[in-house]
Amino acid sequence: MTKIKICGLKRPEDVAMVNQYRPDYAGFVLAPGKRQVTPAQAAALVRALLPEICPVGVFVNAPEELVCGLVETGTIRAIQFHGRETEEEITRMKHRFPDVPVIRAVSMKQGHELRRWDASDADYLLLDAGNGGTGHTFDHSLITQAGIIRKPWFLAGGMRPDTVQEAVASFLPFGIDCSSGVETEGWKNPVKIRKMIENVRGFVSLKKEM
Ligand SMILES: O=C(O)c1ccccc1NCC(=O)[C@H](O)[C@H](O)COP(=O)(O)O
Repeated sequence: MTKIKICGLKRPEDVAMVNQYRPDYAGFVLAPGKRQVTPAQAAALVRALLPEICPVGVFVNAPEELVCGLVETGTIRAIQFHGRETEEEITRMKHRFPDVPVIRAVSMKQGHELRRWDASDADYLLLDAGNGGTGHTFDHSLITQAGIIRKPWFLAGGMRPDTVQEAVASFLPFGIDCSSGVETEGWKNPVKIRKMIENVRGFVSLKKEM
């Protein structure tokens, strides 16, 4: 079944919403921006998160000690690199924390570096529109043009409940990631989260019935 990551949780209410609708992953942004949480806030939010939802720390060029600290304290169980982190940094993380999945975001524009990251030690790729959390979609024909992607990958960038089924049907990604598309006026919206999850999972059961 297609996995779902809801990203950019920053309030206890957001955690209550995902606990109710149960995506596979919950993202906490430890990077400057409107969804940023501090390590202490992330730890408190994760304490309230159901254990079956995997907490992902999202980083943009963060000091390695910050990333390692959040893993070592059990605050996050997966690492998402969304900045200019290198292959070497990914390799170091995998040596230090072999059981902690590393997700590498790839900015999908002309001249993207999908091949480079597909050959890295990352466990997953996350194909996104650019800086992250913008709500913008990228040109999906770049995925088709790229050919076979070896690693499991998440489709991100402007995913919305009303359009997500078409995206899943077209590319059968390992997972869908979304943030802006499940918000209203900058706040996570429980109805949109429910619809997003229903639509992604509903698509799979429809496929199975055929
Ligand atoms: O969400 C953010 O504010 C953010 C800031 C800096 C780096 C990454 C960020 N988000 C990462 C994500 O995984 C988002 O869910 C992904 O970019 C898709 O966002 P959206 O297009 O808003 O659905």
